[in-house]
Amino acid sequence: MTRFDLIVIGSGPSGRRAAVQAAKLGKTVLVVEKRERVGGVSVHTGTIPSKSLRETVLNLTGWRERGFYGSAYRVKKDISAADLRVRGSKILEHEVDVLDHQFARNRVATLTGEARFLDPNHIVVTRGGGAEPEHFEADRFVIACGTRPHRPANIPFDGRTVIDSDEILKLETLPRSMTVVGAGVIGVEYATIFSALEIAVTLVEPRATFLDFIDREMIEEFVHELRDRNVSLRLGAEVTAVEFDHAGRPVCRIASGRDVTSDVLLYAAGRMGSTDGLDLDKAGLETDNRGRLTVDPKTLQTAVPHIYAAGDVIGFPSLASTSMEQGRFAACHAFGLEPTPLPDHFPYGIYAVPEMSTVGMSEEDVKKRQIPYECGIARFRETSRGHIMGLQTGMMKMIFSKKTRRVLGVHIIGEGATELIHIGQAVMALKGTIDYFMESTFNYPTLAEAYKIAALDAWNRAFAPSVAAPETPGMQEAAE
Ligand SMILES: NC(=O)c1ccc[n+]([C@@H]2O[C@H](COP(=O)([O-])OP(=O)(O)OC[C@H]3O[C@@H](n4cnc5c(N)ncnc54)[C@H](O)[C@@H]3O)[C@@H](O)[C@H]2O)c1
Repeated sequence: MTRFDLIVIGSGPSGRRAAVQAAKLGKTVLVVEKRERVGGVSVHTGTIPSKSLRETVLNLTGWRERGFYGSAYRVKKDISAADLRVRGSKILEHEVDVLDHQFARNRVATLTGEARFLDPNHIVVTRGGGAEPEHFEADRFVIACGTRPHRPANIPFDGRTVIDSDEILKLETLPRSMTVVGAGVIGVEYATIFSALEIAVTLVEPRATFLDFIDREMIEEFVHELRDRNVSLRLGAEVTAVEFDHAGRPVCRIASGRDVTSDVLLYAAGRMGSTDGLDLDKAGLETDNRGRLTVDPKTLQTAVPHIYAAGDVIGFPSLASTSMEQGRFAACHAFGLEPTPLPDHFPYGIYAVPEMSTVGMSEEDVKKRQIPYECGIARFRETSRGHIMGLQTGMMKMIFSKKTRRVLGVHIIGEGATELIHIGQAVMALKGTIDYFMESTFNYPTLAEAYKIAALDAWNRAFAPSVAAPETPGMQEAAE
């Protein structure tokens, strides 16, 4: 039996950070990973492959250059599924290499195999290829086992025409049409990425709204974008069954009628904690009905104090970015080091086409809390950088408190949204007011200038009511 100070189960963003942080504190650390290679869902089937796919699609189609050369412009005609995989495989290899080196450099031991608890301090790891199971003991554990796609028994997954979000990355040929069930982050990202390839996509969602954590005005803008493209959005459409027609194509039966038939159906209606097989009951733990663990949000300890959990397995927000922070935090707390607190404001990035990003409160949130507020809007096509780049779409919305002048939320849709958001995030983290944007000079021409325009627009709406605020001011108008 080998003993470690810390055993981490899972090598995704949270497991990796927990392991490296503990190693840097001088602790002996073992990471157990059931995949052949480290990296977790994020590197192998989630964040990195989907963002690589998105970037590949935008490049091969020439999506970003269409503002220059017109909507008929294409970099490559007849893009194949193989074309889409080339770059993704290289990125994956590189990410795994970086991780392997990081573990080796920090003397983190790694083991390929499936871990299960024997009791709260012992695990056994079952290894493939006839290897003997190995037993380990540890003082502390971090469960960072992540999630997997939810696959309800009534959906006839066949890995070819009815697939989940892991299988979509292995498509052998590109379909002409696709149904995406579930307008969550995963559904919306893949629906728009594949529609950029001119695949006719139908996005089906049982609820009347989708992506409810995003400001509604941004969603309206997004829906407008979808309408301009070949994405048909079916809200309030409950899926009663998935069957096959005589040609073997999946038919998505919708309760309200108008079934959807397509070449491929992607089922992306949520994820489950990958906790089955861990024998958590032997460690004194239980999961919710989605296989997730509950932790004390202040410490990330589970009901068994020396066992921590981090990342997607603890549920919201299920972002690689926050998972990394949770992993680091758990390791520090586990070994008595005062961890820097988890941030109040974390950005949310949706890598759809167009991308969206948000930090802080939406207009709906501030209304609910009855905070006196005002909003300002800036459209990218009205910035000089937007003109130069040929951007037709893109918008920023800034919300601030009329009482304290503090920035309460920033919401962006369009090119660079996931990068630009960090300016708003930094100002909010430092408890900044709208005055920062009013008083600062930005590089010109940049898309970041949208911050200034949105701030001026908000300020004018709030404090210069006699001046009729234009709906979407350009720099000049907003400043006057
Ligand atoms: N860019 C990112 O940050 C990113 C990218 C991918 C995933 N993620 C995270 O991964 C997690 C999982 O994402 P997800 O999109 O799978 O799940 P989700 O829970 O975010 O969304 C699932 C969607 O499916 C719908 N749905 C539920 N049951 C359904 C049914 N029977 N039929 C049709 N639709 C149904 C839900 O109403 C919801 O809109 C999320 O927490 C997400 O934040 C984040």
